[in-house]
Amino acid sequence: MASPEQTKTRAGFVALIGAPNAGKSTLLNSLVGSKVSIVSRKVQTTRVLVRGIAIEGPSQIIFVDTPGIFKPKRRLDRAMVTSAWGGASDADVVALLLDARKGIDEEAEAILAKLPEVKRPKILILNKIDLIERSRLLALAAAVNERDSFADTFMISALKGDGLDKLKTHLAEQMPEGPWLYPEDQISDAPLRMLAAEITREKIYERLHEELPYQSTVETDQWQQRPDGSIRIEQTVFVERDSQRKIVLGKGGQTIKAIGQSARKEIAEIAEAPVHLFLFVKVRENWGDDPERYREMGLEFPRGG
Ligand SMILES: Nc1nc2c(ncn2[C@@H]2O[C@H](COP(=O)(O)OP(=O)(O)OP(=O)(O)O)[C@@H](O)[C@H]2O)c(=O)[nH]1
Repeated sequence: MASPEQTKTRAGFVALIGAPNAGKSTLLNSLVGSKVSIVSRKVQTTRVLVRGIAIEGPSQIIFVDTPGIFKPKRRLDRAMVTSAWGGASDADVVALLLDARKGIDEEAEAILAKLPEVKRPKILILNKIDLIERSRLLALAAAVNERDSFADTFMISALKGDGLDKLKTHLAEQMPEGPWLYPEDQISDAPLRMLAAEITREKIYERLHEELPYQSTVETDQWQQRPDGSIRIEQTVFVERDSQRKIVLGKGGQTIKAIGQSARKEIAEIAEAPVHLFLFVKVRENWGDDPERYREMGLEFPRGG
């Protein structure tokens, strides 16, 4: 095996876009492993979300979901869409996944109408090729390629495994050179850790968005499976000033307690286990300038300055 000195590591983000039922979960499960499905099956929200992390040779491929991106309805959804990821606009690769059997139906059309606005390298993935004839497939590939410019088109069956190796290799090569963003022993937990942080962040936002003009950051520091089957989670809420810290804590700690309770409930549902959630509120000045923090957050990784 090549040593790290011989092979430069790569890491980056792939925004996977597709209508419901296009096969995103199936594809991710094949590329990443079984753990992601826990998250994807349970969560029907519109959060920007790390769905899974795949390793291919020296590359770490972080798949991010951007549901709600094309039709954000609620105010919160819109805020989420325009915040962290700004849609798919920070991804290293935007991958459009289409159900080849459905072709360009209404949902695909809605995505294709908006996609040219996203100025990132794009690839087209036609899924479920086991269900349609080759001639139709080629016609569809041509039709979609007329709508936007895709660097490559892949034809796969996420269910049967056809074409997946080629796709994975391609994505791995597209990742920018750089250190891995997740330690190897955290990869399987990463989507859950991230999601748990995102849930708490959302609870804070729902409660305090008028008092806290800038969104706080939440990080999951500990995720410990206990012998009784429960999970002990420690999270830190970072704010920029002591006055904000007081707001988050609330009188006698009431606000943070309420936030913790509602976050815990939701995290427990997703993790399918009882959860003990411990929240800490810390002031971190200039956290926005600290790359290490961004790396841990995953959601707000700065690109190009
Ligand atoms: N025949 C066939 N069926 C597939 C393929 N990929 C996915 N499916 C099926 O299509 C359905 C939807 O797949 P999912 O992976 O759940 O779709 P999704 O896009 O993740 O949906 P959301 O999780 O709602 O976003 C499931 O019944 C899959 O088994 C494929 O390559 N061939």
